[in-house]
Amino acid sequence: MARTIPVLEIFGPTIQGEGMVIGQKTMFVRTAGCDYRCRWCDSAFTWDGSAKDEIEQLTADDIWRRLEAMGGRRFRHVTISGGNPLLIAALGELIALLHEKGMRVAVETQGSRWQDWLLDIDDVTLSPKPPSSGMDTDWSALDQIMERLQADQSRVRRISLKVVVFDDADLAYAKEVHCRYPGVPFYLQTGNADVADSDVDALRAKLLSRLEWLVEQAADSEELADVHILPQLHTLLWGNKRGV
Ligand SMILES: C[S@@+](CC[C@H](N)C(=O)[O-])C[C@H]1O[C@@H](n2cnc3c(N)ncnc32)[C@H](O)[C@@H]1O
Ligand SMILES: Nc1nc2[nH]cc(C(=O)O)c2c(=O)[nH]1
Ligand code: SF4
Ligand SMILES: [Mg+2]
Repeated sequence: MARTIPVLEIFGPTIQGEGMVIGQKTMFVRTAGCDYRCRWCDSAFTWDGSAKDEIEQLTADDIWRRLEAMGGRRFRHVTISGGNPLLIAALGELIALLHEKGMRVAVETQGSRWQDWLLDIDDVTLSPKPPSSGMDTDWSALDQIMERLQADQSRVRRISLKVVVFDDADLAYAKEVHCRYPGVPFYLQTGNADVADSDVDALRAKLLSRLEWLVEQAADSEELADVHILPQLHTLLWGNKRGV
């Protein structure tokens, strides 16, 4: 029997709005469940119970059929996010199927958990959480994930680190992460403090001013001499709308 995967949303084609593959046309598969509870999580419905009736247990085949029904032949890239997809061993079957279908596969995770299928991902984004999230980083877990990914040369993959920054303490944390893993492409992302705001114009203005602040901070920093600084492009375009 094929194993099932708890899925909360499948959407696209859209663009990857964040990080290393920003702008890439992609489909999204969002899994349910997270081992973290970030204060400012923009996808809290994946773990806070508010969308529990929308969770579907789907096999890899089911998910592929949904992706095809929505995206036809108009996509070549699939992003798996959550929640934390790394809680779900059965995603290995989906990743194998997506590769068989000629897709490239990306994953978004906070870097707290390992699954062997992580070695099969083409675009790996690890997003450890800064102090403003209220979460503590398990550095030994993150070290091990980074070592295992970097030791495996069996495929070409892109790895990046992405830290969301709201304040000075987050910025200090971002520097710590970047210094700990030198040579790994490093992204600073503006934090969205208003995840329930439905006024898109007001939100855009706030996010752009946060981006300006973040650029200024990085400009003045020697430790952040070689970083990328980005907003969440999808939030600038569509605000806090789900499924985009
Ligand atoms: C919803 S998370 C799901 C994947 C995984 N749990 C993680 O956190 O990396 C996807 C991305 O959104 C970012 N994110 C979540 N809430 C945010 C917010 N309020 N502002 C900016 N980025 C946010 C996370 O840091 C992560 O990089
Ligand atoms: N367009 C778009 N880009 C994204 N990049 C990361 C997302 C996520 O929620 O993981 C996300 C999302 O929800 N939408
Ligand atoms: S780790 Fe990701 S999904 Fe989990 S609570 Fe934090 S931002 Fe949300
Ligand atoms: Mg999101």
